[in-house]
Amino acid sequence: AKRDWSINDFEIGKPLGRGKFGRVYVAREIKSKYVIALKVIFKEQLEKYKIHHQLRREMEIQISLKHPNILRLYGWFDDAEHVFLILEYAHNGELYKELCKRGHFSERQAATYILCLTKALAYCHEKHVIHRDIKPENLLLDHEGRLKIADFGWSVQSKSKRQTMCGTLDYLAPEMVENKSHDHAVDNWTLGILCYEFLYGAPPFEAESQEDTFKRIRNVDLNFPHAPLISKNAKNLITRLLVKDSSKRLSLQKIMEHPWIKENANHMGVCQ
Ligand SMILES: CC[C@@H](NC(=O)c1cc2[nH]nc(NC(=O)c3ccc(N4CCN(C)CC4)cc3)c2s1)c1ccccc1
Repeated sequence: AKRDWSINDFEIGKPLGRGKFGRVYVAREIKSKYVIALKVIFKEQLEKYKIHHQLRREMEIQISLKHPNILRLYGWFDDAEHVFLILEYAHNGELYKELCKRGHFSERQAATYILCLTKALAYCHEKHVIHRDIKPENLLLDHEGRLKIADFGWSVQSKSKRQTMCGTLDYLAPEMVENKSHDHAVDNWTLGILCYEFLYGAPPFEAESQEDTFKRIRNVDLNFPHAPLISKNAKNLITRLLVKDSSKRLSLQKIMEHPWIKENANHMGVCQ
């Protein structure tokens, strides 16, 4: 039977991150000694921003997603002031920090992450879940270095140096920027952005102002720096994802079969 959790079932550890709507702590379930991440969301914030229905929908989606590259939501409970989400703990933290530390990833590492993301998104699309907010701040690494999409769609002032606000624009597909209806294909666009960012250390349409970023996205103003030098196949994949016409973007299936992924991604362990 579904047992009801309460805060007394957990020992709370250090804070992991903080956001507009709440904070995340590492915590341990006392009986099983199982380490989890406990996300605490303030009910008054839910009322104030009128988003309790959005939270419920996100939670219903998240609790139904069971994939090795999507962070698990094991359950939830609440008390008078808070909603608590019991989340999988990703022991190696934010992929974004790893990217900052290393500047950019190797083609093998980048291809492995893109393959994991593509499989996770194919799983989401199968369950009619789209638009996972897959910017680097929402990507975590577990104890084996396996990528996990941590995603409740809340904007967070993450501790990271990058200003989440301007970072946010970089990942928006043209149809989002132009307020057109968007479908699964926005995720394919975002995979192109992330692939570029994994290989160069910065997203392709970064600009001084938000307006300039919008312009560069709308015009798909894509160019490849001469350093670090990346393979023709990598550029081919990025170019076939960053296509303005969403119906012309490479499908998730075709990404998995792309020569750059075939030749560079680690198809065994880590991704599975
Ligand atoms: C994605 C943002 C979102 N975060 C989650 O839901 C999150 C869910 C979740 N599960 N596990 C996490 N792990 C960590 O955050 C973490 C961070 C650093 C770590 N290390 C530091 C470096 N060291 C060398 C190794 C250990 C280890 C784990 C997080 S964050 C959020 C949303 C709202 C409010 C706050 C956070």
